[in-house]
Amino acid sequence: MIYLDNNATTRIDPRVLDAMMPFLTDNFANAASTHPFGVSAHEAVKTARQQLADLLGCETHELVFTSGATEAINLAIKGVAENYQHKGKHIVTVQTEHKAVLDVCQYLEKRGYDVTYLPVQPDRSVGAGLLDLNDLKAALRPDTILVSVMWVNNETGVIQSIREIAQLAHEAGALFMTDATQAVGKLPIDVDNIHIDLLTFSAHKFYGPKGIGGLFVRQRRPNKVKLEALVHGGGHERGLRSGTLNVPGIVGMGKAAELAPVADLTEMKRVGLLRDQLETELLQIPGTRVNGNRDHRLYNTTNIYFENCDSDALIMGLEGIAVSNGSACTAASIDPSHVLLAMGLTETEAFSCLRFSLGRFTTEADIENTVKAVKEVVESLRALV
Ligand SMILES: Cc1ncc(COP(=O)(O)O)c(C=O)c1O
Ligand code: FES
Repeated sequence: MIYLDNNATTRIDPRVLDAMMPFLTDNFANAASTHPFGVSAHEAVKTARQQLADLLGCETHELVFTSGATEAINLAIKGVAENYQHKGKHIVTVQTEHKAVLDVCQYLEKRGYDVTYLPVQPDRSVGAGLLDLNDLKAALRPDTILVSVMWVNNETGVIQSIREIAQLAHEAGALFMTDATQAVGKLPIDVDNIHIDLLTFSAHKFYGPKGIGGLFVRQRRPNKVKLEALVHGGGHERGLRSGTLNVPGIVGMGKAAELAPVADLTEMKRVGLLRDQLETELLQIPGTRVNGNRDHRLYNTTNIYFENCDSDALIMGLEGIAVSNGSACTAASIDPSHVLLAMGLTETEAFSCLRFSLGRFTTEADIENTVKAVKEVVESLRALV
């Protein structure tokens, strides 16, 4: 199989699996136990927490481990909603966010919160897929408690202007949260350099295991964020997320963080060159174009429109190649991609796009074979029209 669906999930790096194995076998102890086995599991969790903190530029006590980004997003947004409602009940987010953010916001709307879903700039404009900062300025109000804007879009790879957005949110007295699920482990991140209050991530997007992720919650100057737990119980994770720690998962996520290519540009450059090669060759097919701004984009992703080709038919035709027509969570949904619609594509256009997301294990041969296969499948589909 040629795997070009790394934004859906990644293969566990063998070095990550090696780090996890002892905690799935001999050292299976509960990290809360006080006997030597428990202490050793606790030490491993501590190391992992430090590895994550180093990756994000935060303190270890600012991290809460969860089952993944979805849970972290729920904890963050619902936690802010509950704890800051004395200040206001207005939340600002963007139409192209992941469903985890949009769904939580819709849930809160039913409970009396007011949510503004900002549009993004239209496709084929200079800032395609990017939030217009003037729209954000106009939306901010004295009762805005939270601005939540994703760092990297999972469908298009578009990178939002997080620094400017965070600054505007703070000037308005709101907290700034970013769903960085597609950015962590792929881009350098420093939660202090860009003043971020809440940031979410998931290990399986950066060569770690599934079912583990986390939330950064700012605890230091200039402000300390207060959340409310969603999961109550034994008081784990400073009372913010009870439940026995997933030690192998946490250890794996720590190792994946340590291996992240953010200090060494070699992997990013290699993947970026392969993505560019794929994109350049696919754009030679008539009736194709890239969705989203090509300059502010993660180096591993390209989302391409193929005129007169149904994406499901493309995916079926590309036997042995794993690509997607948008996000994995909604892949089985019969609705067109909300991200592409928000950029102004028609439903038919949105149903004619493929997302290719490359990764650490993508080879040049994968790209060459994919280009060949896509050209053939597009031709055969168009012959039917
Ligand atoms: C941008 C973004 N946010 C959140 C998530 C949810 O992550 P998880 O399914 O690991 O909870 C994903 C992946 O599906 C994502 O791409
Ligand atoms: S895996 Fe990306 S949308 Fe869920």
